[in-house]
Amino acid sequence: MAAERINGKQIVAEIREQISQEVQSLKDKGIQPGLAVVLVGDDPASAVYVRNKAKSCADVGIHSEVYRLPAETSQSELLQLIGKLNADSHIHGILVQLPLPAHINEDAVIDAISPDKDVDCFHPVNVGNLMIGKPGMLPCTPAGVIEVLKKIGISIEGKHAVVVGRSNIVGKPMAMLLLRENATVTVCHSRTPNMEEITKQADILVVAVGRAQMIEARHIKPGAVVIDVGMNRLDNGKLTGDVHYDDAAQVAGYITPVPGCVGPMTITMLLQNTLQAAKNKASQA
Ligand SMILES: Nc1nc(=O)c2c([nH]1)NC[C@@H]1CN(c3ccc(C(=O)N[C@@H](CCC(=O)O)C(=O)O)cc3)C=[N+]21
Repeated sequence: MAAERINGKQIVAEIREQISQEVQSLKDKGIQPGLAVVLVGDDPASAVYVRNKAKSCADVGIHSEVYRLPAETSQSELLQLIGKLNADSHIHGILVQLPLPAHINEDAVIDAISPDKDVDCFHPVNVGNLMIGKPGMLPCTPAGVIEVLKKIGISIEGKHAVVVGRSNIVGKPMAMLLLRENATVTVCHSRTPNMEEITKQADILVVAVGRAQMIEARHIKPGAVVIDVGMNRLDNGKLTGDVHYDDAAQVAGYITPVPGCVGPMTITMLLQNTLQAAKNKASQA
């Protein structure tokens, strides 16, 4: 039996419609949510994401500003810009696109972003609040995965969720959000010797390792939900996930396509966080 392909476009459209309405009602009160995206250097892949983010903001009525800085920008110049954006009352969210050039210390940059405006949820204060279950900003990609599971009607509680990958951006916060939803969570990574044995136990399998098509049918429990966070550019220019889609789809119950699901959901959650940051500020005022 072939897996059901998760229709990311439809889920994204539904959530963005909701966001648009909420943005409009804030605008009616004289507040327009604003996002600043900062890009250092001229990596062409990064430039594409930044354009996608700006367009998505425009579609839902969020003001966005893109700062394109040359690759030689010094750390103190970047920190100065962040200081200015922290103080700017029209900006509710700040995203500094990672990775940064090697001469800039990423931790110093993330630490400089005001936690209230940290729409990536990378700041240690927000990561800490996530860990202890306090309300606050949620990391975009993991939050998007939870939304997808809910939208397709999967109950997470009591399920065995296996996360492959332990990055600070996806794997670790993903495990934390699944735990919040009362899943039993296992995290596998490059030093896990018996990975196939473990992934085969997953009711929900989330893959974020950055290795093209490494997860195959043999890794998957029949009927499992497979969420592919990977985004690998092949030599032919095509984008592919960490899951071998055609092979995995023979065994899985549900599977996300790459492109077309987790990427656009990540951007949608960024819009949601920017809206939330603006609402938080409005309620404090
Ligand atoms: N501070 C920071 N925050 C990020 O969220 C962040 C970052 N840095 N650095 C780079 C990565 C990458 N990322 C993507 C988001 C959406 C798509 C996306 O929408 N992809 C489309 C396809 C795009 C295409 O065709 O190239 C899809 O999957 O359907 C891709 C990549 C966010 N990132």
